[in-house]
Amino acid sequence: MAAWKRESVVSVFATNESAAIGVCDVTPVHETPLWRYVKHEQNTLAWVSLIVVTFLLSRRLCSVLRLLILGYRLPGPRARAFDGRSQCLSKAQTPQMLQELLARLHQEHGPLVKVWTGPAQLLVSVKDVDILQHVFERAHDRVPVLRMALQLLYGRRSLFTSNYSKASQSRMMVAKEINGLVLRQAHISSIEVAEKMTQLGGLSKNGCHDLDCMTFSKLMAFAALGTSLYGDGYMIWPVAREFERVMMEVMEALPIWMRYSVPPLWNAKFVVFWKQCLRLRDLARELAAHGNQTSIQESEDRVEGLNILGKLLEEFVSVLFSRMGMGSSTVAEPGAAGMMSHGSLNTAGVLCNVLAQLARHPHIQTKVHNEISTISGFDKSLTETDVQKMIYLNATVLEAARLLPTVPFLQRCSDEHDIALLPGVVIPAGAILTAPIQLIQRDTVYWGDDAAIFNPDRFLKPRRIASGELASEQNQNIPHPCNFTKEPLQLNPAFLVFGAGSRSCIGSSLAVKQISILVTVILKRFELKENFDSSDAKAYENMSRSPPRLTLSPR
Ligand code: HEM
Repeated sequence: MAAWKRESVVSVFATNESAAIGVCDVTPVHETPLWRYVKHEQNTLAWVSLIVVTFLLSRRLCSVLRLLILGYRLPGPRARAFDGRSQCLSKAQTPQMLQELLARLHQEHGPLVKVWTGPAQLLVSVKDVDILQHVFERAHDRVPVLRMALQLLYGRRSLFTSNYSKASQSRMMVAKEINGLVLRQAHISSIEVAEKMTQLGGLSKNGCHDLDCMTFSKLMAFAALGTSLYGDGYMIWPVAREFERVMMEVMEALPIWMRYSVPPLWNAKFVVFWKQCLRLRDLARELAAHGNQTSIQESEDRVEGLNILGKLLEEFVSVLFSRMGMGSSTVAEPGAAGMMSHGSLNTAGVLCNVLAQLARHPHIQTKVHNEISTISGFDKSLTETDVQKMIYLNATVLEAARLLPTVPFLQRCSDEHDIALLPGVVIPAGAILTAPIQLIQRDTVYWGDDAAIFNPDRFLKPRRIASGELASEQNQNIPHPCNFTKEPLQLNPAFLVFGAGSRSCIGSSLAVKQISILVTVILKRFELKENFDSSDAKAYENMSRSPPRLTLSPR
């Protein structure tokens, strides 16, 4: 047995002959044909492993060298990460700080700028819409770092985590479903949710109501998206609150752990985060099973379901008033858990900004309210075509999304190939390409001198159209959110709030439709007034303060 062990160790580092020499002074072993065969197999295995490891290491080394050489030629600060002088990126703790850093670098180095985020990790930020068009056409993969963090959450098969070759087919299928059946279902479910929420908890009876705008929007968005995706059944799910709480906690912690390219399993806080991800995955599975069992299809069951929905919403509204928590939750199968959290949080963010902007700009609120009253009177129930006719309302939703984008950066990479972006500008495979959305959405080059001002009219007027369309061939079955209305709104290629190209958001029309319906129902009953002082308001406009409190006064 001892001889066996020593022989194995020696033979890993030696040729057949030298292994024989290496073991000649070892206690002799009975040389049976079987033993000789095993010895031969061991040597072969060791050599094959050595060759494979060497090959993989040299391939990695070549790609790192390539990254360094090609990255060196791109505009931007030198790779100071090596000498430890520049910790600029590690200092950018929040998306806002990273945005500020990139704004400064773009000012110094132009529309394309590199930042070394580690000795062999390159981030390339692109602020020019025409160059971005090339990025969207050529880079289709999700960023590996992001993938690692999101895989923990949603599993390998999720659209959010996959590289394009793995994602394209399921993306097409999911997009068809979301923009077909779910979009149609969203009309009824959003109206029901909004009406229940505005009727319940004494909202309409007892005079004015002071609300935390974000909490209110989250309640609405979770309920509307949940019922649109999975039917009313999701409302009676017993662990809804836990799902939502864990989802919020995970989403808050995600940006911290996304920075690690290797999961920091030695960090106790990461282990807690990991456990939360696993819990969220379990809850999502449970949710899917529960949704399937309890989805209320039949009309009688549906009435029953709506009563339950009403009771639960009542409970949610009381939670809202006591300002204790965030509210409801959702149904999702593991693959759809990502969509549920991404969709509801972003829908809530945009809804909150629409309500806040309407409160801050009473003359725009009056215009929107007049449009709603003209198209869908007070007593008439809101039809699908009514919402499509509300051009100004839809322009208002897009404008709020533009001015205060909820996704601060778009990220892409090309896993396999270098990307020739412009003559002489080659982005090496593996580099992270990013579009700083907040900077682009307020850039006067694309939006005019009033870029920083809330003005829904800009989506109604003819604007500069860059050459070509951002929508690619793969995107033909995904309607652009600007074309949601009967009379399409002005498509500005710099409108990147929902991304663009082969990995653009597949739920943009659903989100815009839901937000428009929720706002319609709220404005029919209430007038919105802002409830914070001017310094807070300024900080909110600059995205450095959380959204405001609102006062809802019955009309
Ligand atoms: C106002 C609400 C929303 C905003 C602002 C938003 C924004 C975005 C953005 C910026 C991306 C990345 C696009 C890119 O990289 O080019 C994205 C991707 C995605 N969104 Fe949304 N989204 C919203 C709502 C939704 C909803 C309601 C759903 C579905 C129910 C959804 C499903 C997805 C999916 C599946 C992807 C990944 C697509 C892929 O990687 O191929 N989103 N979204």
